[in-house]
Amino acid sequence: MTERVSLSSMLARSQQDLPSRRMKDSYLEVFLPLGSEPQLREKYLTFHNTVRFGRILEDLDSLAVLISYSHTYNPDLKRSPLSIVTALVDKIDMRHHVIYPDCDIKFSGHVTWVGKTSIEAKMHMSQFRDGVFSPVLDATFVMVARDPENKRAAFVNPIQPDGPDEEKILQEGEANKSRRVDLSTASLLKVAPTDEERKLIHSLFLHTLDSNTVSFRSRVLPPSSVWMEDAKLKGLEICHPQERNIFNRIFGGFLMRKAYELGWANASSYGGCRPKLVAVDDILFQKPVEIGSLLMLSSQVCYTQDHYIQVRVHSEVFDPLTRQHNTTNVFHFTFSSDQHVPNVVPKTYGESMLYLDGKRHFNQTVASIINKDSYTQK
Ligand SMILES: CCCCCCCCCCCCCC(=O)SCCNC(=O)CCNC(=O)[C@H](O)C(C)(C)COP(=O)(O)OP(=O)(O)OC[C@H]1O[C@@H](n2cnc3c(N)ncnc32)[C@H](O)[C@@H]1OP(=O)(O)O
Repeated sequence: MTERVSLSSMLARSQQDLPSRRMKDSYLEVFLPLGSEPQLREKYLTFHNTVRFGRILEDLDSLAVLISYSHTYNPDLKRSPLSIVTALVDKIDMRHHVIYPDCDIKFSGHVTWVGKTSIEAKMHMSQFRDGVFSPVLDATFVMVARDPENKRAAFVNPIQPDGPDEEKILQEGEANKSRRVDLSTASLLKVAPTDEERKLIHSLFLHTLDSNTVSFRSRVLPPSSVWMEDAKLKGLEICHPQERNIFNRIFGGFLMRKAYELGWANASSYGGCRPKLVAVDDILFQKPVEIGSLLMLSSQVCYTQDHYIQVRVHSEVFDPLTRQHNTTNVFHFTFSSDQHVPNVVPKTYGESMLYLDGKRHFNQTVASIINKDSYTQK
């Protein structure tokens, strides 16, 4: 860290002091030779003979960091003064949900938009099968540049689009940023639900009232339903130094892997099935996780529809000395089962807000995927 602090003097004073970069400057292609190097497979293999998606999340996170460093690369410096951290996994759309453990994987991606200190990177993953690379997923990450001590934001190079195609990509990045701001403004943690949402919650409430009593208190679980309080799964991680990143904090990819695996296990026990991942969206990295932390992970099935299960995983660090809890991450995963799943039903007001938040995430990600012909359910 002492060595890194000395890099502070190399930070740009304004964004204008930094040269513009093209999208091709940050373009990277990385191969994961699962097919041609069988010794790699063990790390990636699931019991069901597919690829551990948590491992893919780790690789995507590292690639997003590398892409961001390529964008901000300064050939005059021996080391980058920037600490680049993952702020948000905006979305991951699965285009094919089976990932084969014995076929080579190709990751590619580049910077698609920049703010003053933030970078949007889009990545694609494809897999070599039957003589061609076929798309598996598209991912959008937002990375933030910080000073060498990771204490305050640091400027990143502006981006210069080359031709109409790149201009369109950049405009999409701008639209993504506005969408993120709108979503955060309308968050149920800040404002009341919409009229339609309020009606939905009231109707769910009415469906749970006991028709034999005239009481708001006696609640009965409707048929083929599960109370939300019974659709939770919790876990604990002690954050050992082995999982640290180059800035001496816990690696974002590790956090995603752990949250994903807990969310998957919850969806599996809820649906009584082997769930398939449909989409990941809006994984927020609110605070860094320090080495040595007690990381408490809590997953909740928060919305269901037909054969879809929407899971939210919340992670917080607990300080045993001060007994304080601090939220570090929130993750959203959408899974599908091969059969209808029971309806998850909220009982309290807080659970109703979780339900609505889950429904919003579901509508945002899955509705668009279902409408896309490109999503192949095999
Ligand atoms: C050299 C080669 C090395 C190769 C290494 C390869 C291997 C790599 C492996 C290593 C892997 C290492 C990787 C890891 O493992 S990183 C470990 C996982 N990530 C973290 O621990 C991050 C935790 N979170 C934080 O520290 C803060 O919340 C951050 C820093 C993210 C923001 O803090 P804060 O809110 O106080 O920041 P600000 O108000 O000053 O704003 C700053 C900018 O950030 C933008 N923003 C903020 N939040 C969001 C959001 N939710 N969506 C979109 N954008 C967001 C904001 O618009 C602004 O942008 P701009 O308007 O200026 O543009």
